[in-house]
Amino acid sequence: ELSAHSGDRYSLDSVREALVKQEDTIVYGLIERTKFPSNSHTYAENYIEIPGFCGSLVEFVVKNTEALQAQAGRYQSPEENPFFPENLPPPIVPSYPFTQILHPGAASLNINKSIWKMYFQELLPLLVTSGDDGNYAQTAASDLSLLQAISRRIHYGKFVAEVKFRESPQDYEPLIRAQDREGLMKLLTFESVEEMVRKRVEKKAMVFGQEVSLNRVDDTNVKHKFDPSVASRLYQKWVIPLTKEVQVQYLLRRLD
Ligand SMILES: C=C(O[C@@H]1C=C(C(=O)O)C=C[C@H]1O)C(=O)O
Repeated sequence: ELSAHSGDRYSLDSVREALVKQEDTIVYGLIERTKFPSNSHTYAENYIEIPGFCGSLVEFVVKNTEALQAQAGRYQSPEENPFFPENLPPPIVPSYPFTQILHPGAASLNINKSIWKMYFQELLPLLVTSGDDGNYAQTAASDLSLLQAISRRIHYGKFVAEVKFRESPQDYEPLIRAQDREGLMKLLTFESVEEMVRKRVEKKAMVFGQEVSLNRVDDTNVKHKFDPSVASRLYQKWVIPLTKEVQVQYLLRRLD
C-alpha cells in the first residue's frame, strides 16, 4: 500500500524524480535521431513490399520489435505501453511482481496513437534536416527508442495522477463523480513545476548536445548537436499537455 511520505517509490517527489531522469533519455534520443537526415523512405507507405504487410518501413520495424519485446516481457511493466497493442504475442518469461499501485482501468489507457501522429507530423520536421543517407533501418530504430521514451514519460501521468489522488482524495473525488474534466485539469496543474521542467529540459539539451572540443580557446561559439529550443518546444507543446491528458483520463476512471 502506498503512503505519502518521501523516500517512498510512489510519493509525488519520487514520481517527479522519475520524470526528471526520463528527460535525459528523451534528450539523448533527440541527439541520436539527429545523426540521421529525414530519410523519407523510412516513412513512405509504398517503399517496402512484403506479402501480408501493409505499411511503412518504420511501422514494420516498430510492429516487429514490439512483438519481440512483448515476448521478452516488456509490456508486463505498468510503465510501458505499446504503439500497436493489437495482436501482441504473450510473454515467454515468468511474471515479475510489479507493485500494483494503479487503478485497473490504467491498463487500457493508451494514447500512443496521438503520440505517433505528433512525432511524425510535428516533431520530426522540426528536428531533422532533409536528406537521404540510406540508413533507414537505423533511422527507424532510433525513432522507436525515442518514441518509447516519450511515450513512457507521457503515460507516467498515470502514476502522477494516482499519487496526487491519494494525497488529497477529498479534493479529487467530487470532481471525478461530477466527471469534471476542466476542474480536474485545474487541480492537477502546477504552473511553476511546468516552467521548471521546460527550463531544465532546454538546459539539458544545451549541455548534453554540446560539441566537445579539446582545443577550444573560448566557449562563446560552442556548437550544438540540435537546437535546444526544439526540446523545450517538444515539452511545452506536446509532452506536458499529453501527460496532463493522461492524468485527467486516468482520474475520470479512478472511482469506477
Ligand atoms: C507531472 C505533473 O503534473 C503536471 C504536468 C507536468 C509535466 O508534465 O511536467 C508538470 C506539472 C503539472 O502541471 C506534476 O505535477 O509533476
